[in-house]
Amino acid sequence: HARPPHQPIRRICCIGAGYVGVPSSAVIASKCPDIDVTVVDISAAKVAAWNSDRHPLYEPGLSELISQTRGVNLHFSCDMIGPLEARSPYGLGQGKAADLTTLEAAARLRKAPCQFELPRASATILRANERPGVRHTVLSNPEFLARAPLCRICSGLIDEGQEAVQRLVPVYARWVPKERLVTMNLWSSELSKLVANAMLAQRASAASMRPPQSGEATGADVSEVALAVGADSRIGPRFLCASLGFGGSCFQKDVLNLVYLCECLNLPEVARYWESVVTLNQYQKYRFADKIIVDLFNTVKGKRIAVLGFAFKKDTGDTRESPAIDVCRRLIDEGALLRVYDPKVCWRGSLLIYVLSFLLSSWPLPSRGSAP
Ligand SMILES: NC(=O)C1=CN([C@@H]2O[C@H](COP(=O)(O)OP(=O)(O)OC[C@H]3O[C@@H](n4cnc5c(N)ncnc54)[C@H](O)[C@@H]3O)[C@@H](O)[C@H]2O)C=CC1
Ligand SMILES: O=C(O)[C@H]1O[C@H](OP(=O)(O)OP(=O)(O)OC[C@H]2O[C@@H](n3ccc(=O)[nH]c3=O)[C@H](O)[C@@H]2O)[C@H](O)[C@@H](O)[C@@H]1O
Repeated sequence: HARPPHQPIRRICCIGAGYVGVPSSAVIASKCPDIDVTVVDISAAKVAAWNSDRHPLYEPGLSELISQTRGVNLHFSCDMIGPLEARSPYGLGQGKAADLTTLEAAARLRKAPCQFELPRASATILRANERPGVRHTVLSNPEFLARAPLCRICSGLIDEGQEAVQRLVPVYARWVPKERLVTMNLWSSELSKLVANAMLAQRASAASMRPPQSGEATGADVSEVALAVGADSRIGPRFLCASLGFGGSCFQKDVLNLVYLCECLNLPEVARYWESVVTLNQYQKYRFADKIIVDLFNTVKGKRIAVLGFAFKKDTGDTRESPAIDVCRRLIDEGALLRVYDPKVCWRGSLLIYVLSFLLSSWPLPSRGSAP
């Protein structure tokens, strides 16, 4: 909205009360008591749950943050119009009818083919629908999180959005150390996020590939190898834990975004390289399931197996792309009877998703022993 330069931000509306929107908004509300933060969502049930004491998702410390800020400067609402209303005291059209272009853009953007294209697509949609006196600016604002913020990037379209960047930076500066607040051009920022996640995914994938093949066969201890390898400061000790393969809503999506981008840029060899990270990750999960079958005398038919943990990583109830899903599907496919326990997972929703994805999956699992 048209305002004098560097006017501090006083109101923030977050669209989507999910894994990203709520923790981000709760942190902003807690660190910036002078900013009024409203999280809106199309799901009335979700909004009601956030307004109750039975929150729909678990994140360590999140409920405490919400209880400190909800009703003070953090609000959850289904009212998509109020918080997005064009009520700038500075621009033309102040106090007039609600400006719904932001919402419309949010709805249309769900069809955008690649994360990398989102800033351009959102700018085009918003600009095409602007009312007189209202000016939208699109910033790219990826976060790099690992318990504590590793880094925050605020960036604007070149020659546009610099004022908006200057207004957003002070919000994050309340808790992100100055040297970790980086501003750069929008395309560098988008690519940084994709490449960071792709490289982390590649690393986790490599760490997971290492153990059973080499460890079991040679008698090496996987954690000792990780310790020795990670002691080299060029490699570093973090993100070397072997697992069933990486999961979660971010890694696979971002690697595949990078694959798509490489294909669009006519770099098929580079695309195949990154695609192999996902292929190997998938293989790792099937291999783990197959090892269970082999260890149970080559059949799990009718056998009762306990699965402890279903989320994609510890300390979350998030099951999206969880490696446990593929392992369980493989075992079910082989006739096993599973009993799954995870104290953080909300079973009604997750089970429904799991059962639906199982029934509706258009990619049948490869039969045991064949290449994934
Ligand atoms: N999970 C993560 O760590 C990251 C996610 N992202 C991106 O952030 C976005 C949100 O991700 P999550 O929070 O994980 O998803 P989520 O599924 O937990 O939350 C999305 C929320 O948006 C709501 N919603 C959908 N369409 C809406 C609309 N038109 N108007 C209002 N609300 C609407 C849904 O009801 C849902 O509550 C996605 O685009 C994701 O790719 C980006 C970086 C990291
Ligand atoms: O894009 C995002 O917003 C976030 O995506 C990832 O975070 P996340 O997917 O939540 O979780 P991670 O801790 O990175 O774990 C991802 C997967 O890799 C696996 N992993 C991780 C580390 C490791 O050593 N080995 C390993 O298999 C985990 O078990 C999990 O399944 C990045 O780590 C964050 O920096 C980034 O902000």
